[in-house]
Amino acid sequence: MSGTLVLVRHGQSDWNLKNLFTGWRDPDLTELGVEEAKAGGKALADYGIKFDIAFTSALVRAQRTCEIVLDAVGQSSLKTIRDQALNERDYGELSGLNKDDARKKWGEEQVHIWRRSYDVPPPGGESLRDTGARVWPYYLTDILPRVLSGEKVLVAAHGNSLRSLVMVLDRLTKEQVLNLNLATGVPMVYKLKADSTVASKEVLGDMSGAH
Ligand SMILES: O=C(O)[C@@H](CO)OP(=O)(O)O
Repeated sequence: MSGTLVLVRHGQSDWNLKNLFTGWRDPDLTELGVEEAKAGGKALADYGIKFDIAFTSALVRAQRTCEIVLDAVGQSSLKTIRDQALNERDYGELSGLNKDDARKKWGEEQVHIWRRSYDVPPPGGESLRDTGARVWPYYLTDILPRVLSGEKVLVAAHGNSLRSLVMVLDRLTKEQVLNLNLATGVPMVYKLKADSTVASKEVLGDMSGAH
């Protein structure tokens, strides 16, 4: 019997609000980010799920989101595993720069390619493929076996570390992943088949405003 995998991107962080490239830097959630995480948790509580285990990254914005979601579903003491394999894409030399300033300096098109392409890394940082090269093995060894054995698993992580997972789960091409943007605090509920492909996907909220 296969289980359920819930992916949720952390709520708005202080650097999301300031429009800065964040990557492996470690800002906390804003008040809005806390509210987004609570809303995601409430959606999961209304959905009626009880998790067997949670995974999050080594960064505080994802860890706090994980805690807030677990609190909302009444499982604040659930075992949670933190691993830097789930960290945001390393933005290299862009980390800490303002995204609009970067567009002025390098052009809209180049910045979009760095942010959303599959295989073009930002200077000194990771492409989505590089991010996947650490997310996918961790998923295969630590997360997927639990889901396939019937557990309900929460993963609270980041825009790009989760894009690399969604790319595989949703079987997106390099071209399609350019347009994949995940909203903060909106849970994606995947039911997997025994062969690890997706039986169903439900999005508990609005992804349309994601950018
Ligand atoms: O700055 C970052 O680390 C990420 C996520 O907020 O930004 P982007 O959406 O540009 O990939």
